[in-house]
Amino acid sequence: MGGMNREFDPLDIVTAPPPGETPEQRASRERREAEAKRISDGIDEDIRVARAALKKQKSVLRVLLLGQAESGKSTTLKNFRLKYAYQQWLQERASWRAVIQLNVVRSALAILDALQAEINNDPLLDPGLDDDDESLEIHPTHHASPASSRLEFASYASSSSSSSPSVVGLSDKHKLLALRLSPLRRIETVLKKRLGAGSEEVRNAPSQDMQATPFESPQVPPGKHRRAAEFVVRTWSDALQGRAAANHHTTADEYDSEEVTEVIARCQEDLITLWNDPVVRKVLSSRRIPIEHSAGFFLDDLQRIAVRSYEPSDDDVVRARLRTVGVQEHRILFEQDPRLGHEFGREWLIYDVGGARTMRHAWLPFFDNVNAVIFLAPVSCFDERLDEDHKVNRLEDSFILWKAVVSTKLLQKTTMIVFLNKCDLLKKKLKSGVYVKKHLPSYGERPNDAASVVKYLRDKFKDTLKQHSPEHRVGYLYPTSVTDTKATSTTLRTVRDGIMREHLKNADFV
Ligand SMILES: Nc1nc2c(ncn2[C@@H]2O[C@H](COP(=O)(O)OP(=O)(O)OP(=O)(O)O)[C@@H](O)[C@H]2O)c(=O)[nH]1
Ligand SMILES: [Mg+2]
Repeated sequence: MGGMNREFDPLDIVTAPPPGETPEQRASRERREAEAKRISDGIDEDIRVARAALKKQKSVLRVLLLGQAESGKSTTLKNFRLKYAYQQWLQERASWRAVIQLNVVRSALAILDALQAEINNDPLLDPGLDDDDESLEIHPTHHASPASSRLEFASYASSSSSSSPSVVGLSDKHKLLALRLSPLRRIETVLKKRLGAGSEEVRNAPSQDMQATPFESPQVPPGKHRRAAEFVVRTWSDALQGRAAANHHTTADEYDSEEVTEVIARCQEDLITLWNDPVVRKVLSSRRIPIEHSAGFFLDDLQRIAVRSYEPSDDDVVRARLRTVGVQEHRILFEQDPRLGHEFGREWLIYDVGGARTMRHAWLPFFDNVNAVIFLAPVSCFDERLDEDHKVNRLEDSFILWKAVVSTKLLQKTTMIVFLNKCDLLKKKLKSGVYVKKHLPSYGERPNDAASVVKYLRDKFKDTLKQHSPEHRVGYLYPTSVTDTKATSTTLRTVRDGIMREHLKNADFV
């Protein structure tokens, strides 16, 4: 182009060195310019990294498992891992052996304690399970809700006891059995030390730790909690490999895991005799100890489990009971879904919390940025009370918790899913002749069958969601028995697809 100097740049004027610059001044200027460029490049890189992290964070889905102790949160998580993270599952499976052994030992010791109590003629301590108890009072529910969602629970005295008719037939044979099984007490101590706090259930905790919903009136704002939480986030393997146990070293020297297995194997025959003894069964039933419905029950599998070569099966691991202490984070990377065809929502972080009342203050920091809550509500527990507070009915506790969770502002955009869990135990319980209306007077004259009970409770959960959500939302409710991995697998698929869909919708992706 005519007259235009190709070397000329109109911006040269801005960047040109000042006229009459000395070599020293020039060197100093160039150092300053290089430093400024370094800082500017650093800022650009920080922005790029932060953008990438935000994009990744947005595409990671966070799912929180909530519900009272023993409701089935960890069991649900195990189903997720079994179905969608099987390689990790396999790596961990063998280390569940100690947990299952402890479950077996504890059931056996609970039976021996019951026999001892029977011999001593000790009074019963759990009148709440007595279906013939005439001394029930009806009290209004704790919820100030409209009549439509009102539930009434029968109230319990705090520590009343009643005497039981003594079972005849306990003989020297039983005393001998107890003696021969006494090494299991040592084994229980060794395993408990190895597995840490999760191996111990919380029984009648001090009342100052007993708020049902401590996350409702927190002392510290949510953001501040996440790192400073009393309970650090950890994974299962910490507990399974003994990293949760403070005094692990001393116990490892006493008995190694092969010795534990050896002691249990030597007790196998006596364990089977104890569990199959009709007088023992009578004692358990007259003392109202439904051991076959308790967490971590494996006594029907002694032939297979109480042996030297025992290796846990998938099903054993699902049924094993190890209490969750604090909050555990689990990562699941789903296979790429051809229907979606992108990475969005492929990575999930699932948080599994400890559900006892003493643990719930640790929940709040995890309410931030949650895509979905899966709330576990056991429907079979209408006649049971909390381990940590024997005055509180478990079903009532579930409702108090649910109402607080759905009212929580931080969770107002979160997809709410309810597993009406332990339907298998509900069926068994009703079949054995327990009447729901006796423990839940508001149930009235509805049929005493599982389908009607589940429908009744489902409606109550739905009503509460509707009335107490800060803004309108739909909930997804499923009847489940999460120890049944086959049936649960289908539910999980539906839940997974549902959560993904909601997530995509909220992210304006579709
Ligand atoms: N029969 C039956 N047992 C179940 C079901 N769900 C859970 N369990 C058992 O109940 C016990 C407690 O389940 P977990 O999953 O450990 O309960 P959790 O909610 O994680 O309890 P915390 O960790 O104390 O908060 C375990 O022994 C499970 O095998 C169910 O649907 N049916
Ligand atoms: Mg748990």
